[in-house]
Amino acid sequence: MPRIRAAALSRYLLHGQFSARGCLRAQPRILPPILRNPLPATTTCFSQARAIHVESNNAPLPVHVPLRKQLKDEAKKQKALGKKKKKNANNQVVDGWELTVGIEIHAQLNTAKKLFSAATTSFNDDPNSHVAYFDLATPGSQPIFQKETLIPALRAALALNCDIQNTSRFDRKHYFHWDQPSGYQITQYYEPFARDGRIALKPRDGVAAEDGDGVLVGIKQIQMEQDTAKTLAQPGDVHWIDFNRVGVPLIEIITLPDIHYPATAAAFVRKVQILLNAVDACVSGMEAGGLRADVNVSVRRSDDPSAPLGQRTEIKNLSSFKAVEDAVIAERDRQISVLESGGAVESETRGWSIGSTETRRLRGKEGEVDYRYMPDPDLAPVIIGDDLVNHLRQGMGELPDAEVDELIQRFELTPKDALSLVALDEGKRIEYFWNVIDLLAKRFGPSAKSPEYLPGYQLAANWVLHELGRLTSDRTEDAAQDLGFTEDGECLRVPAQHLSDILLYLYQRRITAKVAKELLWAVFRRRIPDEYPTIEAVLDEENLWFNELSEDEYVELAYAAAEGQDEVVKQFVDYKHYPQGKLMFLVGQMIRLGAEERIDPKAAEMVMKRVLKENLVPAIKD
Ligand SMILES: Nc1ncnc2c1ncn2[C@@H]1O[C@H](COP(=O)(O)OP(=O)(O)OP(=O)(O)O)[C@@H](O)[C@H]1O
Ligand SMILES: [Mg+2]
Ligand SMILES: [Mg+2]
Repeated sequence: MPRIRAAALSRYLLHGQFSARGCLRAQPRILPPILRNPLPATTTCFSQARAIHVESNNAPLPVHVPLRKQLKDEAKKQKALGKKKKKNANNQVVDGWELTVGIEIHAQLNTAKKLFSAATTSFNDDPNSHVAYFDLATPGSQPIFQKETLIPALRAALALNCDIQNTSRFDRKHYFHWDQPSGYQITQYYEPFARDGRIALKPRDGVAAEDGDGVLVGIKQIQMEQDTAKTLAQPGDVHWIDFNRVGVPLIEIITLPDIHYPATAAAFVRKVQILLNAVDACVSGMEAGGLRADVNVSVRRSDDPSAPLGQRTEIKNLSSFKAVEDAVIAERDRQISVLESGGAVESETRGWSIGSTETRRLRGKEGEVDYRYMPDPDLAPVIIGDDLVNHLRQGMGELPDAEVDELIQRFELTPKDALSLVALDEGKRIEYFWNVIDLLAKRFGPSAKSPEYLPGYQLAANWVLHELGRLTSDRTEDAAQDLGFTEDGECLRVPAQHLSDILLYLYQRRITAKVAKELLWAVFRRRIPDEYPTIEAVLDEENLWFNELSEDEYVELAYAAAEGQDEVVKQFVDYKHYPQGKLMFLVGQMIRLGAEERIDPKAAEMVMKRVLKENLVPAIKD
């Protein structure tokens, strides 16, 4: 299937039935001074909602510690305590017991509006600034289904190989909590919009070794529902509530109980996140809180495969892949010890905190009866036409599995690198990679597809993945921890044009790797002076082109470097293993003696090797 760019995918509209505004949320962009050709301006979605704006008071906002930092801090704490977690590889199975896991994933849809009000979805704005009357269950307000929200929901369901239901309905699920002003959540229970999907997990997705060649996980159903308000705990028994999130459209993806190993549970959630990002159904992942997983865990003795599944417990709101794996292991072990000591597993909802080793009871599990499900009388059934489904199916583009295969075949990347490229930055890094590849191909000209250019493309993969990764791991530059990838494959800190220029010159050996890396840092740190419009200009003005030594100059240098090093040179006579270390020592001497900026270490190594073999060693032998 031809690749369709994310930018092109935003044209989801069908015969004008959907408004462009209510559909996909555009990403805010900040333009760096270095970008000569500014990116297209952000499209803003104006809400028609009668939004209630609450003036923010002057109280300080609670300090938000990003999840990534929480995880790192916890790992550090554990390390300091000498409690380095044992490797999970051997913690996948407990002899005599079979584990069963079913997962519910709640994912925020990539929409401009809420599910039943035209208030805009917002994630970083002031608390309680995007709230319509209906979101607060103000008497007299009514839900108005925002049909554009169906588009990302349907794309998610198609990516998960589900059957789309022509008719689906909304139900009320009752429970009382401050985060749900109406006292019920509108969800789909009796008739969800998608059923009977499946995802194939392969070994490269990180499933447990026990799953062998992979495993097929069935998706029971996907339903649309409302998110709840966000609670911000304060010191004392005080809770602040941000209603911006209330009513934001979610999909709940419910699997069959098809998973039997902790690592496979984590691999499943990771794969769903990658898929949802790839089809633009969701734009943020677990770390940003856009995706949350509940895992249902049960165990039964493995000696009787015909026995019914054990009693499940549910661990709610897991917010990292590691938490999924760790919580499943902890809950499996807890249930086994309860059963082994003659007790019974209770149906309950449990919690998990980062860094813990045990799940904890939150409450007894609500059953269907507690929820008093009933069809929502204010909402008509949702009728989805086959024309819409077919239209969206045609626009799906290449899914991540196919993209990973393509990266492996076309550029000979390792599966690990290919997967990382596709998974990083919610799918934005791979868009950037393709942009860099396109720019490079343009510079290579009409024969850009010929195998001679493969090393150039491989260089691009390596740099987009590893060299760019190194930029943000530099702790000294606090302000620059984010590369700023955008949806349409641009990078605010390292524009694709600049990177492709650097890579082209490096591939052509017109600059050294050292200069290339220095240039990358300069671009990233915005240290390229404004008067240099292109990388070429920097190289010209700063005299950084690689003016390589001639063949004769290399040979001369090799002799000079070996002079007085007879002991070292002797090592090349009758060796058991080729003395590579000694060779590199001599190359080091060449670089020290010669003009470093004119030497390519690889070329120096080849010349030194040849000079040793053909001239110096025979001389010593004599
Ligand atoms: N015995 C079992 N062991 C492990 N998982 C199970 C078992 N039985 C059911 N499951 C899984 O539990 C999950 C049930 O999710 P579902 O949304 O249908 O119900 P729920 O958890 O009661 O609802 P909610 O949490 O949304 O209120 C499914 O993923 C299913 O595969
Ligand atoms: Mg559920
Ligand atoms: Mg559940």
